[in-house]
Amino acid sequence: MTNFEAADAFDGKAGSVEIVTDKHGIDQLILQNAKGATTQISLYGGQVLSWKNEKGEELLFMSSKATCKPPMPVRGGIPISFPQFGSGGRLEQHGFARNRTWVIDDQLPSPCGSTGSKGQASVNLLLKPSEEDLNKVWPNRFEVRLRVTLTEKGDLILRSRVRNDNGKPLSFQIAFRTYFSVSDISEVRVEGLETLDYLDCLQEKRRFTEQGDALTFESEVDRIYLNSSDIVAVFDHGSKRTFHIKKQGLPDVAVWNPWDKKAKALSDLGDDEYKQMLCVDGAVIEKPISLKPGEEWVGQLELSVLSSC
Ligand SMILES: O=P(O)(O)OC[C@H]1O[C@@H](O)[C@H](O)[C@@H](O)[C@@H]1O
Repeated sequence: MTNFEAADAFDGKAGSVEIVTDKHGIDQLILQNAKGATTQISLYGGQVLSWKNEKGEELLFMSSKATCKPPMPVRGGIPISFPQFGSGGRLEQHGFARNRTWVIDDQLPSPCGSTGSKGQASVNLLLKPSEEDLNKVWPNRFEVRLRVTLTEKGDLILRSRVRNDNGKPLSFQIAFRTYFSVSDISEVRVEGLETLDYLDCLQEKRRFTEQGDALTFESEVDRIYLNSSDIVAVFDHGSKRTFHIKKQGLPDVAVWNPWDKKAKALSDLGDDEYKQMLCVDGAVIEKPISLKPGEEWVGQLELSVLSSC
C-alpha cells in the first residue's frame, strides 16, 4: 500500500500492513511483522480474526460455522463487548460494538503502520455512534479508539481508549473476548485466578471463591472472576503452548466454554468445536467505568505465547 506507512526496518526487514476486502465487501487489515507473524483484523466489529506465529500456526479459535456477515457477531478471534457485557443491561447481548463497522482512524499521524518501532506493524481503528444508534439504541456520544499492534516478537497488543463525548456522564462495560485456540479443552488449565471471587453466570451470577490451584475444564464454565492480577496464563498441554495475558485497566476476567450441550444449541459453532476453544476476557464488568464529559479511559490487553509448558 503506497498511502500507508510501513514500520521501520528491523534486521533489514519491516513490518507491513495490507488491506483486503472480504466477500461481504468489508475491509480487513493484515498486519505482518518482520519475522512473518501475522494478524488479521476486520473493520466489522474492529475484531481480530486471526493471530499467527512466525511458523504460520493459528493461535486464535475461529468457528467453522462463523458468519462474518452483519448483523451476526463473529464467533471467534477477539470480539469486543461494548458498552455492555453479557445480557445484564437493556442492550443486545455483549453490546453493539462487535456488529458495527469501525473505520481506520486517520486522525492519528500513522493510521496504518508504525513509526519509531522496529519490525512491528500497527493499525488504529475508531468507532463512533451513528445517528441511528444515538436515536434508537444508546443515546450517548462516545469514541472508542483501538490500536492493534503486532510486535517484532509476535506479541499481540490491543490498546483501547474510550472518550465521553456526551454533555453528561457516560457509563460502560468493556471486554476483549479472546477465543484462544487449544488442542483439547480437557487438557487446559488457567492460572492466575486462584483465591479470587467470581460470579457464576450458570447460577444466576451468585458469588463464589475459587478454591482450586488452577481452573480446569470438565463441563460448561461461564464465570466472571473479579479483580484479578494483571497476568493470567492459559496452559495447553496438548500443544505444549502457554498463552500469557497481560492486562492494564481491565480488572475482571470472564472465562467461557460452552461444552457439548450449549455448543449444539449455538448455530454458529460446530458441535465438537467447544473442545478447541477457550474464551478468556480481559474486562471491566463488575464496576462499570464512569466518565465525566470529556474524560477518557484507557485499557490494554497484551497477548504472548510460549511454546512449551
Ligand atoms: O454467543 P455470544 O453472544 O457471543 O455469547 C457467548 C457467551 O458469553 C458469556 O459471557 C455469556 O454468559 C453466555 O451466556 C454466552 O453464551
